[in-house]
Amino acid sequence: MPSVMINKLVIIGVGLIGGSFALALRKADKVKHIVGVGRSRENMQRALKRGAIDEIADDLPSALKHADVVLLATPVGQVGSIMAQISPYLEPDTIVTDAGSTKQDVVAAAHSHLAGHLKNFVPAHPVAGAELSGVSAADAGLYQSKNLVLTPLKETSAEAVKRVTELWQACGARVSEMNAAQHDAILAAVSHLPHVLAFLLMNHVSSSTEHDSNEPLRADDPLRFAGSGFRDFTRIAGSSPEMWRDICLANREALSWQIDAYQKELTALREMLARDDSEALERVFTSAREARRRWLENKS
Ligand SMILES: NC(=O)c1ccc[n+]([C@@H]2O[C@H](COP(=O)([O-])OP(=O)(O)OC[C@H]3O[C@@H](n4cnc5c(N)ncnc54)[C@H](O)[C@@H]3O)[C@@H](O)[C@H]2O)c1
Ligand SMILES: O=C(O)C(=O)C[C@]1(C(=O)O)C=C[C@@H](O)C=C1
Repeated sequence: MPSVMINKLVIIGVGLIGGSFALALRKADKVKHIVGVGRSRENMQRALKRGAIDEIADDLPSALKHADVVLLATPVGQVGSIMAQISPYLEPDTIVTDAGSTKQDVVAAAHSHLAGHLKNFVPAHPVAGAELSGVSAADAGLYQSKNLVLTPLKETSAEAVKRVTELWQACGARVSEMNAAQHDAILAAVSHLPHVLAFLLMNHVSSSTEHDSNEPLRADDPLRFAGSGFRDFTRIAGSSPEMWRDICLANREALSWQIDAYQKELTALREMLARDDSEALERVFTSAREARRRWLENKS
C-alpha cells in the first residue's frame, strides 16, 4: 500500500466517526491535508486542537476544490441535503463516501442528488462506534479489527471501491461488501433493535420513579439498586438521540419487522411464566447462552 494515499480529504461532520477516521488515517500516514466542514464552531475548533483536521472550511466550493475524497459523517437525516449542496462543486475525480448506519436511504439520496457522480460514490458503514458523540470522543484505534461494510451501486466504479477499501483497511478495518437492503435488514437486528430496547428500558425503569432529574436518586429509587447487568444493557442508551432518530426513521421497515418478531418472543416468554413452565424457560435461556458463546468464539 502506498504511504500517502490522499492529498486532500474533506470530512463533513467531524464527530466521533469522522474524527476517528481522520485520526486513524493520520496515524497510518495516509493523508496529507484534512479539511473539516461542521455545524458547530466549537466542535470544529476542538477538531483542530485534537489534530483531526488541518483546516476549518470557510465555504463548500473552496473546501471541495482539488479534494481527493469526501467523507459524509453526519447523522443520516442530513445526508441528502448535504449531497445536494456539494454536488455542483464536486470535481469529476473526487471520490465521495459516507459512514451512515443505514444504507438504502443514503443510496436513494445519491440517486437523487449525485446522479452525475455515481461512479465515484461508495456507500460505506463502519460497524464500530460508541455511545459517545463529538470529536472529543474520536479515537485513532476505533476501527481496528472492526467490520466495514461497503454497499456499492451498480454504477460505482471498481477503482473507487478499491480506493475506499484501502483507506478503511489503513484504519485497521475488515472490509466486506453486500447490497444496501441486505445491510439494512442485518443491522436492524444486531444494532437498531438493541438500541431501541436499551432506550426504552431506560425510560421504562426511570419513568416509574418520578423524580426531578436534577435531584439525587431517592432512597427507594430502583435505579439506586441497578447493577452491572443493567449498566451493560443500557450503555447504548447514552447514544445520540438525533443520530438514532434518523437511523430508526431511515430503516423503519426492517426495524418494525424486528420489533414485531421480538414482541412475539416476549409474549411467548410471558406465557411460559403464566403456565409456570420451567423447562421451556430453561430451554430459551440455554439456547440464548449457546448462541452467544458460538458468536463470541467465531467472531474473532
Ligand atoms: N456513533 C456510532 O457508534 C456510529 C457507528 C457507525 C456509524 N455511525 C454513523 O456515523 C455518522 C456520524 O455519527 P457520529 O457518531 O460521528 O455522530 P457525532 O454526533 O459524533 O458527529 C456528527 C457530526 O456531524 C455534525 N453535523 C451534523 N449535521 C451537519 C451538517 N448538516 N453539516 C455539517 N456537519 C454536521 C455534528 O455537528 C457532529 O459534529 C452517523 O450517520 C451515524 O449513523 C455512527
Ligand atoms: O458500541 C456502540 O456503542 C455502538 O452503538 C456501535 C454501533 C453498534 O454496534 O450498534 C452503533 C451504530 C453503528 O452504526 C455501528 C455500531
